[in-house]
Amino acid sequence: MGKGRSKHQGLPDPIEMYHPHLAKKRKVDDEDEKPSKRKRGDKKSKAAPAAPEKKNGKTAVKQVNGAKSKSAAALPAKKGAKEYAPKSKTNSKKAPPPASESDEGSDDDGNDDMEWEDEDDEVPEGKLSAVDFMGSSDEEDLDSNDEPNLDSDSEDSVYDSGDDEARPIFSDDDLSGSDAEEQLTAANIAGLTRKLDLQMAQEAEEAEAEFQEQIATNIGTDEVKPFVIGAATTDEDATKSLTSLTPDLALLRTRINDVVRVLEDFSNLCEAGRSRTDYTDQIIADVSAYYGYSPYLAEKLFHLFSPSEALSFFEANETPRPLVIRTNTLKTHRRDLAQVLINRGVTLEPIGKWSKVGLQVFESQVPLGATPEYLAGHYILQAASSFLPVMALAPQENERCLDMAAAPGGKTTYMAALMKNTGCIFANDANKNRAKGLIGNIHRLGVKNTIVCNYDAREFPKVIGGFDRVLLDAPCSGTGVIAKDASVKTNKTEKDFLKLPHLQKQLLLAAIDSVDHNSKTGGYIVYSTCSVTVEENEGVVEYALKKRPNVKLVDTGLTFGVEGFVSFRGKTFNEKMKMTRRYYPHKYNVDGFYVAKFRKVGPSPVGTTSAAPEDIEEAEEESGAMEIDEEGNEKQKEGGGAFDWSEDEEDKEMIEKSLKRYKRRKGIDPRSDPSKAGTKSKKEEAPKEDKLEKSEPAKVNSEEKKEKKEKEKPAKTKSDKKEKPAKTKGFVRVSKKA
Ligand SMILES: C[S@@+](CC[C@H](N)C(=O)[O-])C[C@H]1O[C@@H](n2cnc3c(N)ncnc32)[C@H](O)[C@@H]1O
Repeated sequence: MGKGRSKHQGLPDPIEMYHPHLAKKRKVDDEDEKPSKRKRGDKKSKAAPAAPEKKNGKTAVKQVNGAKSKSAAALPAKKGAKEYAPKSKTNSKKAPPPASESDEGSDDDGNDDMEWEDEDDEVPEGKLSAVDFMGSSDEEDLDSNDEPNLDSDSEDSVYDSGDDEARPIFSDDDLSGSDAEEQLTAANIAGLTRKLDLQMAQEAEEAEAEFQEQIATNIGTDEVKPFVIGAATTDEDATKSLTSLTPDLALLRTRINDVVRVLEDFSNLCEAGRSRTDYTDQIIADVSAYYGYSPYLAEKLFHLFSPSEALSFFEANETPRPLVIRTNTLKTHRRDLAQVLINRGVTLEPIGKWSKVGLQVFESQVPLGATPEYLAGHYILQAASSFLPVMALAPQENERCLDMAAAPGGKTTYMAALMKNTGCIFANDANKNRAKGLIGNIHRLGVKNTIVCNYDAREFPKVIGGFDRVLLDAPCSGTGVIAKDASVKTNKTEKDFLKLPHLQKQLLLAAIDSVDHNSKTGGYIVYSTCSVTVEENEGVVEYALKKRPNVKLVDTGLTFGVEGFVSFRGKTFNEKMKMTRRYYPHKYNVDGFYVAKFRKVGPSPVGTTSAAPEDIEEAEEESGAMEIDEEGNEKQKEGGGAFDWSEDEEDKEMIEKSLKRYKRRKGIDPRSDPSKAGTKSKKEEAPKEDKLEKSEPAKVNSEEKKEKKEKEKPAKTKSDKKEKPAKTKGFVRVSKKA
């Protein structure tokens, strides 16, 4: 357990959140600033922490917990120090209580036992009973981050979601067996608690010492205004240090802290002749240098918060989030899984009351990505925040759902678990390589109600529509998962923040148009990203509300999370935007995330179908964020071979057989032209006639554009593609394969 434990995912005390200068943290910072220095852009040091979260166990486990009591931004605040130490103690012992919005900051009173007991709770449609919030973080997919923009997201995906509503993770029996639970919890926690007590005592002691030291050096701080803006110029050494290629981190840090103080009490602490903008520009430049962000991104992120909270956010991105696994309730119960893993030397506990399937891992003697239970599909490594969109979607048994950007399947498989393998899920992803991982997870976790497909999701609902629920876990910039992928700090440019929102808007409209507003049980769309920027979240939702008056925002059912922005830097959004939810690493110890839920209340306007292929291809080329292969000529990016059905003879054979069976069922001659058959089956699958008719104009238009493009392509022709329906436009009934 160790440090990690203290950061059990959950809500930090609200007040502390905004006053990160806790003695304890500072101390850590100071240490970091010593010789070996970690921090700042030093990607190397950062990359290190993230690595462990990946499957292979051993390493992963230890650092997993963002616990790293590190984080800490160290503001000069004197008060903070004292108050903090004791609180951190409390937090470390108990999982922070999630709770309702208002409860967010409070500590969790609930103990571990209580968490186990909650496992049975169901997640009611549209309303989550869970209160706790902790987030989690990493996901199994280690690969996910590989991809460009999208990947960051994808990684999230890796984190899966997990909540089980319909099927209590622990069987009813389990739940009733409070004795057993207690024993299990006690056995696992006792040792941790002792260690934690010792550690916390030591930390408190150190914090106090640091606090005293701080008082000694900051005497009169209140009366003396920090001289931050011109500070460097008054000291030759400092100037040299701060402007050199290897700036003095300690000096930078001090100035950052001082500027935060000034900005938070500007009228009293500002220097004469200095504007707020002067200070803001200074701190953004310093944050950029200290943490290694591009100035552009540092500024964008800084403005999302108050100065001190921004510092907390940047600091939180320096430590990994806790390692979480989601119990696959299609195969086991959480308590059973926990017991088995504990027997293997894994130290864990439920992540909190808000989830009945999540387990936070503190330590492990075995690689979690290679245990027999993992291989048997009893769990998936998945970030806690990745549970949230699925919990908000709350898919019901026997429904027909679409996961538009599904790979590597963390959320799809969670949806299947909630649906108890009933109904049908279309799991789509434009990236064939990633789709392979999706199929792998579907098989491993025993999902049997899912069809995998490989389209640019903007083609929906022309591909198929009429869904009860649609999840769009959109490709994004990944600004919520910087702790996991530090490259985001410098990779994302202004161009990305123009292209991605454009793509996200197109995808969201397609998601809305793919839902059946007459669905008896659903009619919902959930939009999520692992980014915290406004243009990728509220900006996209606002656009959809304007373009599709037939949808309205509804409660996500998630009882925690920060409200979405109703206004931001001069822009105003729909008032209901506050129903959407934001998650931050510094606030909940989870990956940064955004979740919005819509209800479709009427048919989509005539002529509203997905984006034209022309736009799609254009965006793909420009984006570089994804490797979509619209026409079967996907570009192979980092990461290996394209997902080509023909590469796998077994799959090919299976697909052909399935197609034949399907045709026979439909009364179609299996030997007939596949392209015609495909067309026919599409019609049969199509949801509603009126929708088809509405999409017709755009469809024809897009077909024409496609043809034009095809003519310019020497190798493949459109007709070639049509003869291979399974390859480019086919569905793969993965579930039935095994
Ligand atoms: C955030 S990840 C999805 C993670 C996934 N939901 C999970 O939980 O495992 C975003 C995914 O969108 C896919 N993607 C990007 N552009 C797409 C598009 N136009 N249509 C469909 N999928 C797309 C990427 O390949 C990537 O797998």
